[in-house]
Amino acid sequence: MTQHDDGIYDLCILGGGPGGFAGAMRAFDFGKRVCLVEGGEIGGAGVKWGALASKTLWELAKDYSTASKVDRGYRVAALSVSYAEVAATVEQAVKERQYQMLTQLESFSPQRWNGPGSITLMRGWATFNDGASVRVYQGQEHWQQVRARNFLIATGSRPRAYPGIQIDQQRIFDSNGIGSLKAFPKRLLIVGAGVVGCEYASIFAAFGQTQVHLVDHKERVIPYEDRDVSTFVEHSLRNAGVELHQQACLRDVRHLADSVEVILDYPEGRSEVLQVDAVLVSVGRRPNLEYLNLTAAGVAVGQNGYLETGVDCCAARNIYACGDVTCHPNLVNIAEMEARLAVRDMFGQRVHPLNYQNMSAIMFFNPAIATVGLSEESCQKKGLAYRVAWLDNALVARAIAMRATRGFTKIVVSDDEEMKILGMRAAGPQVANSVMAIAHFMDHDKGAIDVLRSVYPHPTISEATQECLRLLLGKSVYKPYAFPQWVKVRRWKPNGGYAPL
Ligand SMILES: Cc1cc2nc3c(=O)[nH]c(=O)nc-3n(C[C@H](O)[C@H](O)[C@H](O)COP(=O)(O)OP(=O)(O)OC[C@H]3O[C@@H](n4cnc5c(N)ncnc54)[C@H](O)[C@@H]3O)c2cc1C
Ligand SMILES: NC(=O)c1ccc[n+]([C@@H]2O[C@H](COP(=O)([O-])OP(=O)(O)OC[C@H]3O[C@@H](n4cnc5c(N)ncnc54)[C@H](O)[C@@H]3O)[C@@H](O)[C@H]2O)c1
Repeated sequence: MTQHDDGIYDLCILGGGPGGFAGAMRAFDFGKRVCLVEGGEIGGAGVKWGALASKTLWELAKDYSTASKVDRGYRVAALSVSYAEVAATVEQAVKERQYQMLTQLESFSPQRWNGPGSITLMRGWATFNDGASVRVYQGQEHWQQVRARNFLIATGSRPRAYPGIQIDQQRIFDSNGIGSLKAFPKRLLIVGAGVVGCEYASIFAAFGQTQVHLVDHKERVIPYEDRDVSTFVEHSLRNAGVELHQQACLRDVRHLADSVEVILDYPEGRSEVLQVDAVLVSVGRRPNLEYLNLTAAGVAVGQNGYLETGVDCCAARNIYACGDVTCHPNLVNIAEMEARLAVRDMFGQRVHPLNYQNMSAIMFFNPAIATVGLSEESCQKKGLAYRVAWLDNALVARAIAMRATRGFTKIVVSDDEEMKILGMRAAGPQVANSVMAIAHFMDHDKGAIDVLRSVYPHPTISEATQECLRLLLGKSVYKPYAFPQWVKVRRWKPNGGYAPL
C-alpha cells in the first residue's frame, strides 16, 4: 500500500530537483508518506541542466588550464583535449549524483521500506486538478490522480528565450543543451553576461580552444555586484582572451553553411557583424509555472511571474513553494533551505525564518568569486554608513605560494564602534571557505573584533579575511601607503560620500 488507507498522501511534491528532493527527505524524517513527481530527469537544474554539470566542466577546465601553464617549472609535452570526452566525464558525474538520489528514493519506497513514512517516486508531469489533488501525465492521454494533504511546488526554472532566436541545440544553444556540443567551437558567442554567461565564458576560455565573444546589453558584467567586482571580472575575462561586447544588442542570427552570422547593434548607431560556430543564449531563467493549472488550486502568481511566498514558504493554505519558482535568488542552497523550512512548517514544527541577506554564494569564474551579505551599492541604496577594506591576493602568502595571486578580499562593516560585518566578496582560490566562515559570524551578528579573536592558520587564503579586518582597525601589517593598488580602506556616509578611514 503506497498511500494512507484513505488513499491520500501527506505530501505531494511537484519536481525532483534539489528543492523537491530535500523536501521529500525531510518529510520522510517526520514519518510522512510522500509522493515525489518528476517529469524529466531527477536532480533537475541542480544536477543535469545546471549546477553539477557546469561545475564539473569548470573543474575540468581549471585542471586543463593549470596543466597547460609554462611558468612553473613543469611543462606538459603534448596536452590535448576532446570536447566529446570532457562531456562524457561531465555526464558521468551527473549519473553518479542521479544514481545516489535514485538509490535513496528507492530505499524508502513503500515496496522496500517497512518503517514509518515512505517516498513514492512517480514519473510524469504534474498539474493541479484542485487544491487537494494533481494529475500526473505520463503521456497526453495517460494520467494518474494523486491526492495529498499538502503540496510543495518545486518545479524549478528553465532558460529564458531570446525573442526571435530559435534554440536548436545544434548551433544555437541554451545552458540545457551546451553539453551536446560535438567539439569545441572555434568561435563561440555568448549572449548574456550574468552568472551563467560569465561562467561558460570562463570555462571555454580556460580550455583554450575557443575564441569567446560575450555580449550583454548592459554596460558591465554581473551588473548586480559592485562596480569594482564587475571590473575585476571583466579584467579576468579579458586576460583569458574573452572579447567583451558591452551595451550591445543582438539583432539577428543567420545560419550559414557551417557557421552562424550574428549582427550586434551598439547604442551610438554602430553595428558589428561576426561569424561564429556556436551561440549560447544565457539571458536569465523563467519559473516553470505555466502548466501547473495554479488557478484551479487557488494559487496566485505574483506580478513578476514568480510565486510570492511568505517567510514560511507558503504560497496558499496547504500549498508551499521552494526554489526557482519563488521570487528569491536561483540557487541550489536556497531551494534546499526553503524546502526544508516548508516541510517543517506544514507538519507543525517550529521554524526560524530564512535570512536571505546572509545566503552565501559562489560564482565559478576564473578565479571564482564568493559572496555573502550586502554589497557596497546595496548599503548605499539603503543609506547605511559603512567602512570597507579591500586586500589584493598579491599580498597573501598562500596565494603567492600557489602562484595564483589574481584575487581579492573585500569586507564591508558598519561605520560604528561595533563594526558589524555587513558583507564580504572574495575572489581567488578556496574563497568559498573564507566567505562561509564570515557568514557564520554574520548569522550571529558579530563584528570585526569578534572575528579577530580567532587565530588563522598560516599560510592560508583565509588570512586575507584577518588582514582585511585588521585594515579596518588600522592594525594590519599591510599599509595602504606602501601598496595603494593592493590595499584600500575607506568609509562611506549617506550625506558625505566616500572619505579615507
Ligand atoms: C548553468 C547553471 C549553473 C548553475 N550553477 C549553480 C551553482 O553553481 N550553485 C548554485 O547554488 N546554483 C546554481 N544554479 C542554479 C540551480 O541549479 C537552481 O537554482 C536549482 O537547481 C533550483 O532547484 P529547484 O529544485 O527549484 O529546481 P530544478 O533544479 O530546476 O528542478 C525542478 C525539477 O522539476 C521538474 N518539473 C518541472 N515541472 C514539473 C512538473 N509539472 N511535474 C513534475 N516535475 C516537474 C523538472 O524536470 C526538474 O527536474 C545553476 C543553474 C544553471 C542553469
Ligand atoms: N554559481 C552559481 O551560483 C550560479 C551559476 C549559474 C546560474 N546561477 C543562477 O541561475 C540564474 C540565471 O543565470 P543567468 O546568467 O541566466 O541570468 P542572470 O539574470 O544572472 O543574467 C542574465 C544576463 O543577461 C543579460 N541580458 C538579458 N537580456 C539580454 C539581451 N536581450 N541581450 C543581451 N543581454 C541580455 C542581463 O543583462 C544579464 O547580465 C542566476 O540568477 C543564478 O542565480 C547560479
